[in-house]
Formats: sequence, structure tokens, C-alpha cells
Amino acid sequence: MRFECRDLTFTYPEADNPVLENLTFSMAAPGFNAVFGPSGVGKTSFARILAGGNSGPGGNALIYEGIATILYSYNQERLPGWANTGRHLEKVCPQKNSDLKKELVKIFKVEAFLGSRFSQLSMGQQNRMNLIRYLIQDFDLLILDESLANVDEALRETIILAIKEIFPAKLFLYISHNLMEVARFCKDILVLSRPGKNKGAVVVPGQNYETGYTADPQAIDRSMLEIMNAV
Ligand SMILES: Nc1ncnc2c1ncn2[C@@H]1O[C@H](COP(=O)(O)OP(=O)(O)OP(=O)(O)O)[C@@H](O)[C@H]1O
Repeated sequence: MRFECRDLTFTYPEADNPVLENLTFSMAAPGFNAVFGPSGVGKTSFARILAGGNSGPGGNALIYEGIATILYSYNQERLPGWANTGRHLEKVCPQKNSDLKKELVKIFKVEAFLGSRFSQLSMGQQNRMNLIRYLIQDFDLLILDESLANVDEALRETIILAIKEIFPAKLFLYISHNLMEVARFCKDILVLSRPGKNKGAVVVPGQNYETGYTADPQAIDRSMLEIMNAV
């Protein structure tokens, strides 16, 4: 399972300059991978194009092998229909994944909010609940576009390690501004730099820590430096 970008260039209608220019790289599954880069560099644009498949604006510049279902989750998704979050999760959860749903609800620490309206939850609670909604669906590639924003660091770590453990065969693309976090927990980090910087897309290996890891501060520093050099 893998995907590849061959010379992907994208310009928004009415924009003067491309937001993505000649992106060429490939990423193999499985793994918990990341997209990193400064604000406004085009991470969300890239994620949406990737999620749109060959029928979207990426067209033939995107090559997917063994990736049939791509889901895109993002921070602060607005879900007005969620009068009762627990009932909604039950409704969208395939029967075969009901144990998985229970497990995720526990790990994500959202049991106490299952009877609440989505709009009554804090942003971090909403994001956690929303991410569960995606994880219980069937997918090959799940994009997490700042999907853990507003969640405290310790719980983010618990959630990331659990996702890696529960879904070892899937491909994840985690969009985050947290350099240390992506360097520690991600396998491959796609670093985007602004068009015109002649760096294009660089894929940097992270430390890919799993549950029970022993941190190597020097190795983390090396990964962070490599990522920063690629920006
Ligand atoms: N629908 C749109 N139409 C025109 N320009 C857009 C549109 N969406 C985004 N852009 C522009 O494309 C550029 C990249 O935006 P994008 O949201 O992809 O960046 P990002 O790296 O995800 O940023 P951030 O880290 O701040 O979320 C920005 O300059 C933005 O203004």
C-alpha cells in the first residue's frame, strides 16, 4: 500500500501563484506519518487534494496503490446534527466495530460526554469525539488535520500511541505544528516548504516511538534538526 505524488502543482482559482509546486515524493503504508510545515505553506490544501483522489484537482499527479478509502478529519469540524454524541457514534459505527468504539471511547477519555450535545463540549472534547467517529469507519488512509488540537499533551501522546497499536496496518497522515511530537511519534514526515524555495517536498524519518518506548533525546534532536533544515 502506498501513494505517490508526481509533479503535483496546484493553484487556487483566482490566485496568482501556486500553493503547491512540483511536489514529487512517495509514501509507503502502513505507518503513522506526518505533514509538517509553516502556517500557510499548503498542508491543508495538500491533504484535501490527496483525499479528493484522482477525480479531484490532483488528477493523474496522484498515484494510489492499495489505497481505496481515504478519510479526512479536521480540527473544529462542525456537526450540528449531534444532539447526543453517544447515540451518534452508535449510529455511524458498523456493527463489527462496536468493541473498537468502546475501546476508543475509554482511551480518548470521553465516556463522561456520551450523553452530551456536541455543541456543549469543549474544543478538545469535540475533536476527540470527532476523531473516534472516523476511526470506527473502514479506511486505508486517514488524514488527521490538526485533529488533536486543544487536547493536552499527555492525552495526545496516549491517543497517538494507541492509534499506532490498534491500527498497525493502516496509513495515517497527521498534520501538526508540533515539531517535537512529529519527530518522536511519526514514521515519515513530509516537510513542505514554500513554492520557489527549490526544496519542494522532503520526507524525513522520525523516531516512530511505540508504546513502552525509551526516548533518546539526541536522536529526537537530530530528527527535529533535519525537519527544520527541510522547511
Ligand atoms: N479555498 C481557497 N481559495 C484560495 N486560497 C486558499 C484557499 N484555501 C487556502 N488558500 C490559501 O492557500 C494557502 C495555503 O493554505 P493552507 O490552509 O493549505 O495552509 P496550511 O499549511 O494548512 O496552513 P495552517 O498551518 O495555517 O493551517 C494560504 O495562503 C491560503 O490563504
